Amino acid sequence: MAADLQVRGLRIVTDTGAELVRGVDLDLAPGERLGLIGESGSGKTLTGLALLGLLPPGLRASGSIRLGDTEIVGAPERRLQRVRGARIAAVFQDPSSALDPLMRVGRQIAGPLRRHRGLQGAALRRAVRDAAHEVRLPDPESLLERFPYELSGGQRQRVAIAMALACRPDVLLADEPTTALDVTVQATVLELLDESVRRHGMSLVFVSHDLAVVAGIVDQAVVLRRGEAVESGDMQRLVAAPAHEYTRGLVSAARLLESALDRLSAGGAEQGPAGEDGEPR
Ligand SMILES: Nc1ncnc2c1ncn2[C@@H]1O[C@H](COP(=O)(O)OP(=O)(O)OP(=O)(O)O)[C@@H](O)[C@H]1O
Repeated sequence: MAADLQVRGLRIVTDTGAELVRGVDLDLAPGERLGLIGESGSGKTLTGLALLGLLPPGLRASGSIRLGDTEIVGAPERRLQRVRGARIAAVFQDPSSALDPLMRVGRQIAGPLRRHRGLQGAALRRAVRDAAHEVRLPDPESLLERFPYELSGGQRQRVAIAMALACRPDVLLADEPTTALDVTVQATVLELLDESVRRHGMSLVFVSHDLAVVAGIVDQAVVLRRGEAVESGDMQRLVAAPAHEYTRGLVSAARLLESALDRLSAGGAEQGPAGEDGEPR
């Protein structure tokens, strides 16, 4: 059954006492999509890792992160292992971080299905094929037998998404899932995430520094700056009428890029298509 995610007063500190994230609140009902936006170093990734109970050594979370009836903050590792992958799963910027370079792709997708759903034999093989099919891996029979280095970056990210979706978690955390990909591949991977989350009624926490990307995929967002939430709310409202100066800056930076593209394409249209020598016809 899908679960709510509720974060209250999340604080992340180093063991030397430096405060990296403070007082962050998040609310996500089943099937909702929430963006975490902010510049580099604003605390987006650490907030996401805290949701998984996976902060790096030397960092500690306090406050509360409730996924349904499970409290993540302070939970013992054994409980977290049952939650991770099964109820909340993640896709990160670098798909290689999720993949074992020495293991064939099919066996890697089988891992969470065996661990969390207890599948084996023919049922496991079928579930792996279905997972590969769902993320539209080309020629899955042969691709599942390959090692990660024999795949393109986009294909590796599709495998990482297949692994994250395999156990139908309640919440999918996607942390800059397209940033490392070729621009031409980014849109198809985003579309795949969008479709899969919708099909399975999952909730989505989407982390990105790119407001234009976030705006296309989430309904609401929290804007982080220096570890603090400066603004939150409906995505449409944040873009149309940002209240905080920092959000206004993010919106105008995104608009600047957009209008540069518009200007270029309008200029191209005025000149008409170029001939073979590069001159307008
Ligand atoms: N293991 C760590 N030990 C100490 N400080 C850390 C650690 N990991 C991150 N930080 C610091 O915490 C702050 C927030 O980092 P975080 O990675 O969450 O930012 P971010 O918003 O995700 O940025 P980016 O988009 O660049 O990934 C940064 O100042 C970072 O230097």
